[in-house]
Amino acid sequence: MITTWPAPAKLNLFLYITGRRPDGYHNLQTLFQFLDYGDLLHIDTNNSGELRLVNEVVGVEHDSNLIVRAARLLREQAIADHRLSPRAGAVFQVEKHLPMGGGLGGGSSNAATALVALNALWQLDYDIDTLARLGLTLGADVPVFVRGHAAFAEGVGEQLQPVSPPEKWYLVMHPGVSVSTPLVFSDAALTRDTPARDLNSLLQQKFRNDCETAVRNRFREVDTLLVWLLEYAPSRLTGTGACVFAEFDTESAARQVLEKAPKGVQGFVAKGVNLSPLYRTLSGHSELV
Ligand SMILES: C[C@@](CO)(OP(=O)(O)O)[C@H](O)COP(=O)(O)OP(=O)(O)OC[C@H]1O[C@@H](n2ccc(N)nc2=O)[C@H](O)[C@@H]1O
Ligand SMILES: Nc1ncnc2c1ncn2[C@@H]1O[C@H](COP(=O)(O)OP(=O)(O)O)[C@@H](O)[C@H]1O
Repeated sequence: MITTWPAPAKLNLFLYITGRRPDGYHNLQTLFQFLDYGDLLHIDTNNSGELRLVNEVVGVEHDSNLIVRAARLLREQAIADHRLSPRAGAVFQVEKHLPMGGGLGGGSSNAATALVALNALWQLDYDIDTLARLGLTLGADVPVFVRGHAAFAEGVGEQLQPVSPPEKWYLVMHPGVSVSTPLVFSDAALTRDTPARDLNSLLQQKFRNDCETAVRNRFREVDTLLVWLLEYAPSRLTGTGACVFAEFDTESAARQVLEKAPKGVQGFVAKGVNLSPLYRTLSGHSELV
């Protein structure tokens, strides 16, 4: 039987860089919230051991796809732990709605959905901590998607504390350029010395993203879009970009601005949600949990 699972987007409602570690990675303080919008994974489990993604994701080789990597990782672990027969497999189809490398976490979310869905479909019964630990080996943003609750993250994103920020409506727009994460983190002009603060004071201050100035300086398209959006609502970069988002109290207010969008700029309206849509689907499969 084919089952369908959401892989939602995330926004970084704020993102501060508090220092650089000896291994070159940067310590962050960031607030993740999910969107009620994202990709969809169709999963068909089998008893032939076949593990495959049937459709191509442009620009990503089959074996590098985070869906395939997540499924292989879980399968190998579960076989080693004698929780799964080597005959167990799964065939995936992904409906991509999220732009890649957009700062919306699509790849990480796809990986997390594969882990959580297969844990249920294969009846492995791993706990969330184990799945989050496995997910971290695939990417810094995978654990928050596995845990499925909006969170304040520190370290490189692996230290997570659940939080419940207001669930606003967002207009998310793509400026049509691709921003490389390593490029942003290697920018000499990047703000990387913001003092670490406690969560309460961060929540009371105006939210900012330390990557934004560096990205606006390098990519005129991001700057132009933010200048335009800021006329209507508080707006920021998500992650290391390229997407930007504007915040509204109502869906209709967000849609009115989307309708005025400059020609050729892609965008969508979605609600910020503190509980991942993935967990709504999981609890709907009562026969699996
Ligand atoms: C900063 C965030 C916030 O959500 O940006 P987005 O990817 O969402 O835009 C993420 O944590 C990104 O995580 P992820 O996308 O897994 O980063 P990676 O591909 O592992 O990182 C690519 C490169 O960026 C640099 N990097 C990344 C994360 C970090 N905390 N410090 C870094 O210095 C490293 O040089 C790394 O090799
Ligand atoms: N299933 C997948 N969906 C999206 N990107 C993937 C996937 N598998 C691997 N990738 C790689 O991960 C990179 C980061 O993608 P994504 O998570 O969508 O962006 P970001 O980290 O900027 O939010 C992509 O550029 C792509 O090379």
